[in-house]
Amino acid sequence: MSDNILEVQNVKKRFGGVVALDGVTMSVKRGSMTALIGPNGSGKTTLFNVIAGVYKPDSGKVFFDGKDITGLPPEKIYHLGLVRTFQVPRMFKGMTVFENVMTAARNNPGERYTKSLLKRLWKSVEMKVAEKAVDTLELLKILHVARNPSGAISGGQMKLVELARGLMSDPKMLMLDEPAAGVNPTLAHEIFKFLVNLKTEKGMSMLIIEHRLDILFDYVDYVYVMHRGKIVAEGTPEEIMNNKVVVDIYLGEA
Ligand SMILES: Nc1ncnc2c1ncn2[C@@H]1O[C@H](COP(=O)(O)OP(=O)(O)OP(=O)(O)O)[C@@H](O)[C@H]1O
Repeated sequence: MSDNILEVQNVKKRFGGVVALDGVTMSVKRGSMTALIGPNGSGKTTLFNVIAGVYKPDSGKVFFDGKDITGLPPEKIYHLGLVRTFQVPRMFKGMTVFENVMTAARNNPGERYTKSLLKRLWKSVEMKVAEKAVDTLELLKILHVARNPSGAISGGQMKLVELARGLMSDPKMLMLDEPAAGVNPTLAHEIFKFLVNLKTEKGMSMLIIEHRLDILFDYVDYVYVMHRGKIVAEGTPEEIMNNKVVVDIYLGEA
């Protein structure tokens, strides 16, 4: 089994005249928390979208858990255990928090067994999913809002629900798009502490886009820096903080 759960090899993607990804090569070590940083428009979201199957790359390859996933549709990649969360949480507004988390289970029994007559089996699977939803909400300390309509919770709580939805499918790897954006610093640290626990207790692998570097650098193992569609630096948070190229990029001088 390879040391890397994710490998991106020389991926290129352009939109008309805009080169969004200009030959990106990077990897995520199994069980690591890896960050992807870079100024606005540097290509981070496009890279997430290529990895998750939303966009097909013009060239290059993506391997997940030893399998070539280049160009596979998003739902296939999701079912292989590579799950992403969004910067702006995506929830069904008409449902409660609990229902939103329930619908995210990978083998959603509602889908699998609705048409069958195996009602009892359906019920027992449904119960297991419900228990898991309760456990996940409890773990994230948002069980008390489980019955609230998903539109009637705070921004920080929405971020946590988005994370809970991601965890319901028992992913092998999470791709998190700004998990701490728009939440207060205390909660941001709590979210990252929770992610570190996921890593140490469950061996979860993570790739994280985050603009709040002061918080991010306290927790991640390894950092890739993007600029104008390329990876321009990589290393530990300490190495990256002291990297002149990175400092220049963030000061707008590169
Ligand atoms: N669907 C699209 N159509 C056309 N251009 C796009 C599309 N998606 C991204 N781009 C362009 O590709 C480049 C990279 O954008 P991308 O959103 O990947 O950057 P980013 O690093 O995620 O930025 P941010 O931090 O602001 O989210 C930008 O120039 C952007 O305008």
